[in-house]
Amino acid sequence: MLTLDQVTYRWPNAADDCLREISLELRAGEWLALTGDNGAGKSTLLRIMAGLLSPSSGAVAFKGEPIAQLKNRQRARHLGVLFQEAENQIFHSNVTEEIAFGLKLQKLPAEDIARRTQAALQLCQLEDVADAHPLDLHTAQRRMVAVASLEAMAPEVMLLDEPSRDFDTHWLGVFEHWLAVCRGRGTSVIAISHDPAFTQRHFSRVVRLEAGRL
Ligand SMILES: Nc1ncnc2c1ncn2[C@@H]1O[C@H](COP(=O)(O)OP(=O)(O)OP(=O)(O)O)[C@@H](O)[C@H]1O
Repeated sequence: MLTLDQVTYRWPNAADDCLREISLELRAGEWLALTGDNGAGKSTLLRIMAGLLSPSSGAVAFKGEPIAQLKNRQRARHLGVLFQEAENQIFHSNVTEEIAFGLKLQKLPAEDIARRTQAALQLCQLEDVADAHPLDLHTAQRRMVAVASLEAMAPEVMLLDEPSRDFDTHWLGVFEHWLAVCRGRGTSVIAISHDPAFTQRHFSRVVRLEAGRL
């Protein structure tokens, strides 16, 4: 599904490589957790897997095709990303508009957009704040707005950066129910997590990043 071959990355002006010769394959339907100490390079690796950063050397492919060759719209359809800070991926002043945004960029018919947006609002328990400004919501709800945007797109691969963070028991339950829906749909997932219980509940394979190496 997603293949990394000997990926090395050095941030501009950094003295050392952040990631060193990383090779990894995410198979279709696989759920893989990525762990490692703070600063180990997990978020950097996630950005490279999402095609948002280009490796200094090595290659990233989605279904055998170099990820750099995918157009932004194709990449967004196939690869969904949940960033650590939900506010970094929220652009609209209304929850419904925010969730519908990705679907509009895909140029889907209006009735499909409305149906998928409504279903995502319901699944993510956001119907009562559908007209609110996402940045007026509490942290867990704001994160669920980003989740609902992913749900509406239903990409084949999801890359989640510390997804269980910021949730109280109720919202973790809503989030984990959504994960179960994704699993049922056959979605492949890579998630960064510092939460061993969450990792154990959902991920059958765990890889650890240490000093830039897997
Ligand atoms: N935008 C950036 N510019 C330069 N260096 C960066 C940038 N982002 C991260 N780094 C550096 O890359 C290294 C890895 O950071 P990264 O955020 O990928 O680690 P992480 O494992 O995700 O950490 P955490 O668990 O704290 O989120 C760190 O040394 C960090 O300072």
